[in-house]
Amino acid sequence: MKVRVNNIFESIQGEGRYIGTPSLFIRTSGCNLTCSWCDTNIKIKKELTVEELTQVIKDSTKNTVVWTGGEPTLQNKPISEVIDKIDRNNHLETNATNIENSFLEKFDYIAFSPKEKVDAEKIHGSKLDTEYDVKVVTDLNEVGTNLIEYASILMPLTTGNQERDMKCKKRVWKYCIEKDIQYSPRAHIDVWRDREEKELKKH
Ligand SMILES: Nc1nc2[nH]cc(C(=O)O)c2c(=O)[nH]1
Ligand code: SF4
Ligand SMILES: [Mg+2]
Repeated sequence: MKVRVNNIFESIQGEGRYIGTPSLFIRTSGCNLTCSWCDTNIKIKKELTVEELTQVIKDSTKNTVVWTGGEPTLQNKPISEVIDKIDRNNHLETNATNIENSFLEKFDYIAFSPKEKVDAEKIHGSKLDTEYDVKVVTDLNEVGTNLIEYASILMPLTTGNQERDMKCKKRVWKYCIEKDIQYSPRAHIDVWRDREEKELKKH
């Protein structure tokens, strides 16, 4: 069995509860959603066998493996096989469309980023025996506002317009104080923007 991968790279977790943690990122290919603002390259660049991917992870000194996408849960069988063969902290980034506890409980931590209310509601209703967060990107005006009630972490929307982005960060920051919600920067975007981070990639 093979895992379709867009790319594999070592970086610093740029957002969320484990922000700052040196990690090996595995960006799987393919997604079941087509968000209009999606800027993630999810094309298939390579297909690795379970054994090959296991070896790539064992060759990395990083203790945390972040499975992201695309949508990793579309490949839950081969990914489960890899996880069973490695001894790392496995973190998952998922859009929450595919809540299947037997797969999700393979992970040490899950960051759900639902795009639709129905998916956010399913997370709420699931009796998941794994540490998780619901991360929502918002500008508090239009983007993400219908998901805020489900969020345990809020992140400010980045547009590339510095003045506008700074206003948004301050707005979300103040809102998080008022509502007692955890605020997360998006450090990889602040430091590298998305494009430059790709240049750091190794595999
Ligand atoms: N540094 C860094 N941290 C991240 N955390 C989540 C990411 C993602 O694209 O899922 C990501 C990413 O692409 N880069
Ligand atoms: S869920 Fe994420 S990867 Fe999939 S289309 Fe939306 S933004 Fe892109
Ligand atoms: Mg990204």
